[in-house]
Amino acid sequence: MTKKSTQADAEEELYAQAAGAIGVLCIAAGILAAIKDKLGLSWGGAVAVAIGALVALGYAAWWIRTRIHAYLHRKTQPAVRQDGPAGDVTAAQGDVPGPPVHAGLTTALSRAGAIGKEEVVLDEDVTVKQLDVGTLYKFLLPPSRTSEDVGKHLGPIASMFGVTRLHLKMETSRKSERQVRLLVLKEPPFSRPFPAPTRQEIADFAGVPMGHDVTGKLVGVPTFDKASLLVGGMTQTGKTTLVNGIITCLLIAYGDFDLYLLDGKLCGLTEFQKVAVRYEASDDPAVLGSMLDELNARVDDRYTKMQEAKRNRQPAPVFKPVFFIIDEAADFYVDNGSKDSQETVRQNEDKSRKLVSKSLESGISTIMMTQRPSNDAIPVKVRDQFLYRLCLYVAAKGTAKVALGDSYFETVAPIHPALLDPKIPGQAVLFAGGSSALIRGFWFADEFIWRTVDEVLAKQHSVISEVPETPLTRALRIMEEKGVEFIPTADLAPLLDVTDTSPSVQGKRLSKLLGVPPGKDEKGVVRGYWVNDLSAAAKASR
Ligand SMILES: Nc1ncnc2c1ncn2[C@@H]1O[C@H](COP(=O)(O)OP(=O)(O)OP(=O)(O)O)[C@@H](O)[C@H]1O
Repeated sequence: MTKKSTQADAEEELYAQAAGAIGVLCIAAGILAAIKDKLGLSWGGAVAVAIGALVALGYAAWWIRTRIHAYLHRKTQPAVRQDGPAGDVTAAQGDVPGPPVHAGLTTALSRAGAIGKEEVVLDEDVTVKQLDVGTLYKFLLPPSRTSEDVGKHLGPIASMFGVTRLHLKMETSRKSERQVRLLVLKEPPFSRPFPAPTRQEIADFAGVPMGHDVTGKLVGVPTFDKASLLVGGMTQTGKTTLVNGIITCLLIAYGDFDLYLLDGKLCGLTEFQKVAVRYEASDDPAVLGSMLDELNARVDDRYTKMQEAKRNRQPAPVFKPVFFIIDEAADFYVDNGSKDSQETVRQNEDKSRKLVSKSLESGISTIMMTQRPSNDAIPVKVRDQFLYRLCLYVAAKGTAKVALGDSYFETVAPIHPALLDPKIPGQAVLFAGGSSALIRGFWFADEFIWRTVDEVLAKQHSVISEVPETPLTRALRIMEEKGVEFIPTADLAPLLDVTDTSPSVQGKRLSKLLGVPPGKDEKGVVRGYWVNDLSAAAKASR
């Protein structure tokens, strides 16, 4: 309606009122005279009776008018949603002309600051679906708004729905900036555990699954190619269990890869030792240094091969994926105060940065875990290189920033890890590809992990037996035939045609032939070779 037409209506109403008033005055005078004559009252009494009758009539007219108005108004206004957040519905609907407004969402979004006070979400642009876990709203924002506006205000929006930020899961659309899917959970996330996925579900996942989302769907990353992962969280929050789940999924998703494990907790990753090329249970920074040397040598070798391929105009070489997994990484960057230790730690920083930054192109991915995501725990130049981040419960924003990245809280729809319930282990914020997801890591039964490891081991052995025999694979075959895990140098040497009268010369020649230093038997007395060391060397040499 325009301003001009409103003014004309008002004038017309004024004339009508004036005419009505004159008519009423004339009628009133006549009625008064009639009352006075009929009832024989004084003028005062007649006036009082007339006013009383008029007031009663006026009230009756007002009552009828308001009822008719309310009836007509109900017919033209949309029904107020009962499934939306609480709020001032009338304020949201206001006198907005045009299509009906979704009062609940409009109130929640405008009060939370995600849309302007004059903007509305139209009823026709909203669909509401009841799921087992909660209510799913799919809606289109007003044209001047994007899903980012909603993402930045999820805390206040949750409050308008009477829940917490963790009860909300927001998804955006690839087709429209204005399209938003907002799931409002009816219970706190992960109040009930979801069953661990089956082998088939893991194999069918497009990428590497890392956990369940709040609805029980598998979530993870599309690939670990050119990517490394940093996992932070306070002690006993479930980091090791979560990473054990990731390794199990990697074994299923990738089938075969070279695994290097540095078990700073001494028994956190032991279940995967059999399939690892190198497994070390240690918290000594020098051990990290030695593993970094080995891996950086592989990086250099792969870069040389890539250069050669380019120079010779050949297709880029395809490398076997390599994963380097470190549990409790922070310990390896702490010196004991001595000069030697300080130098080792300094070198570890440089070597780690080189590995994490360079290794991506050459297919070597690093997964680092730390229970101390404090500023000095993992050097900045190292942690900046991680593409994927997982943060379990931490108490402060500062530590969350170390794990998730300094600018994490400026991203769309961030989730503060301090809000996670520390009593539910394995809950984590996964930040990958610029978006956050609340997940809970898998908790696989031991038997499932053992079966997966054994399958991969069997596959590795069959691959070893397919390649042309080398002294190493021959030694492995001999040990398999004998059914032994350990073989003394004196027994193995003649079988590999290393004969010498002096045991020490024979031992040196055998070690050189195999490319592996000898170890000692379980009692630490007899020199010889363990099957695990030989198969690790055989895998690494492929
Ligand atoms: N997803 C899960 N479901 C159920 N229990 C879990 C889950 N994840 C971890 N836990 C349990 O929580 C406890 C701590 O787990 P874990 O050792 O993995 O934590 P952590 O963060 O690595 O601990 P720390 O840093 O102290 O070594 C263990 O008892 C584990 O069984």
